[in-house]
Amino acid sequence: MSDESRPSPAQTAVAAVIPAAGRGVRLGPGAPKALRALNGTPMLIHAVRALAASRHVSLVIVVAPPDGAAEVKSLLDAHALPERTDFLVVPGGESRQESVRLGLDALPPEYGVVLVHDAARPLVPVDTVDAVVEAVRAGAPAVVPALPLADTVKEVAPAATAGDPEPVVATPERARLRAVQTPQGFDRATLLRAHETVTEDVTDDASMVEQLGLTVVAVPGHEEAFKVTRPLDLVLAEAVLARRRLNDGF
Ligand SMILES: Nc1ccn([C@@H]2O[C@H](COP(=O)(O)OP(=O)(O)OP(=O)(O)O)[C@@H](O)[C@H]2O)c(=O)n1
Ligand SMILES: C[C@](O)(CO)[C@H](O)COP(=O)(O)O
Repeated sequence: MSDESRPSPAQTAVAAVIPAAGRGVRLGPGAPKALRALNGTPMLIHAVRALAASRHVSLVIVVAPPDGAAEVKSLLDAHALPERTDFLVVPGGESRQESVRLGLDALPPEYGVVLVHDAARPLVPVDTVDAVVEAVRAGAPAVVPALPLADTVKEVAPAATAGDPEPVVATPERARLRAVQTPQGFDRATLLRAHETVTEDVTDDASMVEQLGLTVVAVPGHEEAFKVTRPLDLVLAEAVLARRRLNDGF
């Protein structure tokens, strides 16, 4: 399908790419992070359900650990997932950026809006997913969910000798800073161009779009969309799930 004949993001279907190929080094030894359990269910399944909960999302592409695609397919088959959503699994790469690109290589042509969501953010609420989709459908080429910071942030220079204190060189004005989450949402053509154009390593997809000179916009993120990175995050995630179960009356 050529770009001219492609429907606009306002009309088209939404796909989500879930990079889940990381090892989870900061979480400590064990299975790849996305396959570790949260309250008995793999983190990846929580993340897939969170995205598939959006009525907008009709395809989820899971980017599995490089040698784990068969295991991920079995996990998707073994867990209840919405029937209206299609699922694809592809093997991932060495970096998050490469894994996202491998996911995009599997994107069918009819999807004009693409979400990229970390498997490591398993508890993102559906309202956050919907807010990102709606902002892309309203015309933004790239959208990030973002929260104000609680801590003051310092820029530091390298220590003179490894292990010495690092000199602080600046204190950016906190009110202007945001902590950025996922899902990040994109007009398909913009995201594909960003991944074709930007070759240096970056930490999120939206920054690749910034490098194209396009405007990225922020919508409100959510505290429960935090990234499970270190062991304490697992404790928080299980506490959030326990609170949800109580609130749902289970
Ligand atoms: N080669 C990689 C590296 C990361 N990711 C994914 O990108 C998301 C965000 O990455 P992060 O939280 O840093 O996960 P890990 O790379 O697994 O963590 P660590 O850096 O602690 O090893 C995760 O869902 C992770 O699975 C990926 O798909 N492919
Ligand atoms: C994409 C991201 O979650 C936005 O905050 C973050 O940059 C991923 O970083 P990581 O070091 O790959 O976890």
